[in-house]
Amino acid sequence: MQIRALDKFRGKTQVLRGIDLEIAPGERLALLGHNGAGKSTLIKAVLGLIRYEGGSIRICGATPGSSAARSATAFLPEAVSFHPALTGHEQLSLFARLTGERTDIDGLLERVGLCDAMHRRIGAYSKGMRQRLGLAQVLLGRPKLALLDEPTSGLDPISRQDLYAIIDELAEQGAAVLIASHALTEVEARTDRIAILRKGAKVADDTLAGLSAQAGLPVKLRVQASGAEADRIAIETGGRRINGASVEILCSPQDKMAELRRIAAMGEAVADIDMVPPRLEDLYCHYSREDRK
Ligand SMILES: Nc1ncnc2c1ncn2[C@@H]1O[C@H](COP(=O)(O)OP(=O)(O)OP(=O)(O)O)[C@@H](O)[C@H]1O
Repeated sequence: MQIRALDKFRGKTQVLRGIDLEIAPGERLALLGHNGAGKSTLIKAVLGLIRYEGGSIRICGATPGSSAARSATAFLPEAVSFHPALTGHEQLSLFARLTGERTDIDGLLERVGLCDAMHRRIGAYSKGMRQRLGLAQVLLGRPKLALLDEPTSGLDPISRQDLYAIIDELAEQGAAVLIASHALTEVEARTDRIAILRKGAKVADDTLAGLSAQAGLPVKLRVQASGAEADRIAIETGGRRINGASVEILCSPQDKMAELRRIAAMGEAVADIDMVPPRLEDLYCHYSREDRK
């Protein structure tokens, strides 16, 4: 998928500002941003559901909404809804007939963990079960582009793990995957690249390591002191005692090695050192800051 210089207005308000975004086959991109940043608007534009005033979108070379683009794209909305009177099996069989896919429906439902529930009415499914069925529908189409809007909201931790395992499979099969999310800890571990929108503009787009290097945020060194040495270590390093036996030191990425050597030279006073690089949460706060140019 390729998006170039995308502009979208809602009345007089510009809600997407010159967005450039690409996702390669097999890549998992996390799209982050505060409420109202423009994530859903971007997804709707890619799906061909809304017009845009400037720029271009191409899905495998096709324009959004065209039949080629629609057959290449699958979408899992945040609150997926199906006909409550149908069973999961009936619903998926219906989709398979509509799309002309010849698929092992039982196998697919088993894959998403709905083996026992496939012949029950969807009206009696939990949110997580509906989400799983939505994912089965995404898998059914063998999409080249999968757009997932808050796919794990309201899911229990095991269901989340399962869902990401299936997303990984999609990517392994060559789909470009876009995950719009507020769940920073999850996407930190399960995506290849992160794009951040702020007030309709893209303010970051790189791997976690790339964003980290550009932001230059401090690295945390957590030093565990032996015996009663924590105070001395805190004074000598300029760090902060965070509990009886540990000291936390913030240093720039460039000073990290020098700082580590200085701490190691304290010898027996130091029992252990942990290095904590900036988390996605820190990077997200950095890139979404209002005063950032
Ligand atoms: N149907 C609409 N009519 C007018 N303005 C809209 C409409 N839908 C969205 N907007 C506006 O467009 C901007 C972007 O909204 P959008 O829903 O894309 O944000 P989002 O990043 O998906 O937010 P959230 O995380 O809350 O889902 C917001 O200012 C919003 O008020």
